[in-house]
Amino acid sequence: MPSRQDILNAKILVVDDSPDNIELMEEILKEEGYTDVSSTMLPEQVCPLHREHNYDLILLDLQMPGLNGFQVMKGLKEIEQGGYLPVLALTAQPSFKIAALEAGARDFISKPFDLLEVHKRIHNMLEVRLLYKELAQYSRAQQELALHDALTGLPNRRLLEDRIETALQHASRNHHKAAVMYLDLDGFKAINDTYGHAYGDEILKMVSQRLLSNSRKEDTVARLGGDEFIVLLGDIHCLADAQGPAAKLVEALSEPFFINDLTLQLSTSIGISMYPDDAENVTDLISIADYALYEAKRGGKNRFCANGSAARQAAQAVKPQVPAVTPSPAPELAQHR
Ligand SMILES: Nc1nc2c(ncn2[C@@H]2O[C@H](COP(=O)(O)OP(=O)(O)OP(=O)(O)O)[C@@H](O)[C@H]2O)c(=O)[nH]1
Repeated sequence: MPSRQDILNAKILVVDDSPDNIELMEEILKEEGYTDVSSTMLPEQVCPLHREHNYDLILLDLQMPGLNGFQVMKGLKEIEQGGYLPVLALTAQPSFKIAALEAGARDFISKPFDLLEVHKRIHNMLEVRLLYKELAQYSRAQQELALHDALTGLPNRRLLEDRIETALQHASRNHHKAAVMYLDLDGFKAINDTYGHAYGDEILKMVSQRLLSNSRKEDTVARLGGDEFIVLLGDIHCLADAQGPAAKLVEALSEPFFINDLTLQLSTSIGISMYPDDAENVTDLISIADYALYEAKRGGKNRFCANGSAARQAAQAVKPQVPAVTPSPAPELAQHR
């Protein structure tokens, strides 16, 4: 529930074509303790101002030359996506009251003002508005939580699958490729077992940061769970465009981790799958990358491997006399052993 101080600090806009009415309303609000009150006599300014300041309350005169209050509310509806107009209509016309409510105003105040009524209605309306904002914020936070890993803050599998789907559509439209790089840390269990889970968690957070800082802004770095991550590369042209970043990540994660007074060392293995060469849907791309990861582990860890048809094509292009075989480990890996 918003506190009294929250309510007094709410952002309020007074809209009236009469300077006297504006002055009177500002005085009433100031005396009550409201701290953030502004005003305009220009109805056409209300929407741009609201877009910029996101008012908690707009005290809106209904009868104004040029744009009237009803037209202003129409414009405000386009800004307030949730459909909640923070409008308290000000009117001297009894017949306008219901029309104002029907047009989207939450409540109305009759002119001439009855001070007690003005204060009560403004207070009540702000209380509901701030509560609505709190709820909207809470619901956004819940959505974020549902799509992100709690430990590292990275996108989780659900969001990742969505991002891959979007990347595939984009790649298909532009005749580009995309790569799924499936990472699994090497020897992570030993860190947990030797130093404890808290150190393991710290490593996972540091790994996330390294993955982010060694990826492009437009790539997605996600945590699938445990010590498994996926880095999605969109808009690339060939397998080599994924092998370079994979080598960079293998390198970055083999650098020591400094936690408190300990220096910990680990490495990572990566499996790569390519769209559309290896598969054309999210599930298959992930499982082909997972299989390539298994090959990288089997080949000695601390390396990347691509063993789908993209890799076979690349190997054939380099050495046409050699039959299409799974390059495991890939030739570029020698430097990471
Ligand atoms: N600290 C921590 N550990 C986790 C978390 N989730 C899973 N684990 C542990 O991560 C370890 C992952 O197991 P593995 O991938 O088999 O271990 P590994 O030593 O890396 O094995 P290789 O991949 O073969 O090198 C397990 O010991 C899990 O208990 C977590 O959120 N925090």
